[in-house]
Amino acid sequence: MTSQQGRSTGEVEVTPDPQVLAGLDHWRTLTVAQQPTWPDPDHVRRVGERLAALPPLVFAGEADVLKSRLAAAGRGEAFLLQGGDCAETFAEATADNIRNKIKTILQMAVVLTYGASLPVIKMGRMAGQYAKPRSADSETRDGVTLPAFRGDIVNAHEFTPEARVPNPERLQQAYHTSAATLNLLRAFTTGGFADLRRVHEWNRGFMANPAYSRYEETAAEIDRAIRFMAACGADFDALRTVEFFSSHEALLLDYERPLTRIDSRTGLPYDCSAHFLWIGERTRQVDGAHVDFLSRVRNPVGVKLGPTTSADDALTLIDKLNPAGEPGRLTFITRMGAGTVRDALPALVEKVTAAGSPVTWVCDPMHGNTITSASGYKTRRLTDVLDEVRGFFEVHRALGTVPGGLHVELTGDDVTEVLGGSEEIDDAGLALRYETLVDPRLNHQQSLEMAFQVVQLMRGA
Ligand SMILES: O=C[C@H](O)[C@H](O)COP(=O)(O)O
Ligand SMILES: C=C(OP(=O)(O)O)C(=O)O
Ligand SMILES: [Mn+2]
Repeated sequence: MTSQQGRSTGEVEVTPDPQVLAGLDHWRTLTVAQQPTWPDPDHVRRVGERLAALPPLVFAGEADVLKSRLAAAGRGEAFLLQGGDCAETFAEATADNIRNKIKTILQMAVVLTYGASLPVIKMGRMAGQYAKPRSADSETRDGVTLPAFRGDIVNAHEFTPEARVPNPERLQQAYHTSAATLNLLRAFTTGGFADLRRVHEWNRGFMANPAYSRYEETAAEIDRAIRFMAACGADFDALRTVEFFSSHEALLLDYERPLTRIDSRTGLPYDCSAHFLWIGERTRQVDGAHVDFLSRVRNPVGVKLGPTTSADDALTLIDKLNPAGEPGRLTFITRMGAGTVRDALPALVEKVTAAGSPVTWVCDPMHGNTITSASGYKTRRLTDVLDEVRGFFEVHRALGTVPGGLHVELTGDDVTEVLGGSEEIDDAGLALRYETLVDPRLNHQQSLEMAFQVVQLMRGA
């Protein structure tokens, strides 16, 4: 029920259904898990009004394109690579950091494109990944208890009472930092930086290190494929730009709601803070605020599914988030743990598949494999991460369903946060450059190793 108004330009703008508009605030009547305790709710409302007056960060049409790409991934005609920090920070939104992260994702994507013989959909956990759910609401150090760090959009990481007080002005800072990040991201991916020939040269640089000789065969095959393309007269200039999408966990609804806008083409609401939004494992309650809110926007959306997810939960999530069975609308990002994926995933995939509604299955091999090292660091073993990916492929292969992509916490820098890899980061090595504020990320080299090893998995090795 929409109406159309003619414009002198001849353009037709569709006005939204008032009921659809009202529905966007229904979440406020429900339980909203994992929100900060804002000292002054009226301050949050005022910042929300300011955000609502600012331009959208993405265009609804771009979100529609992504939806069609994810639909292809669900059918096995494309593969999603979604990666970035666990928690972006304002301080690290620098040109170097953003460039290195994009570079890492592009390098991985070239390897995966070759391995899968499929287009790879490139998506950053970037330009908005600032809000974190936490296991505990507070943190105690040396007998002092303060509110937990909930991401730069809420409070500061520094362990002082002032820094940890949730400050709504940070919502606006998150918007501006996202805008700056997205601006550079668009420049890098459309301005020549992402040229396939350059990305291939970077991968050659990576392979120059003898530590990675086990990937030589695949690297040589990619090299030959590129030379073959060149010999055939492939138009490399057409491969100077890439599509790159933004995404984050839609956790802080006081941020997502004001950035939700009505698409003038259709009169339908889109959350224009990012192309893709997902609901976390801690906020996927089927009658909760997060599911309700994302059910009312038209972006492609995801839900993280941990090892305790029942098939009934998954089916209810489908009913709520994709009642029309639209391909590409709903992605299930499973994060079961390497030791659990082979037991917990099959029944879920089988029941969802039997229900008939299209779902794109993606593997997050990070969040089910978090451990505390002997020296006290929150970390993960690269071997566990890769084993979960292997389990994910095995399950889908056995059921004849489609492994549609990977969701990874990574950075483009040489941090030491995840154990293992050919350069063998051990427990003592974690201290060298452990920089994450929340979860451990694969470093640049570990990320590329992952891509090469996933190629081997894709080939059934
Ligand atoms: O991705 C983030 C973490 O897994 C999540 O925020 C919980 O972390 P915590 O157990 O350190 O609170
Ligand atoms: C918190 C996260 O994941 P999950 O909701 O799967 O625990 C995350 O992706 O950083
Ligand atoms: Mn995380």
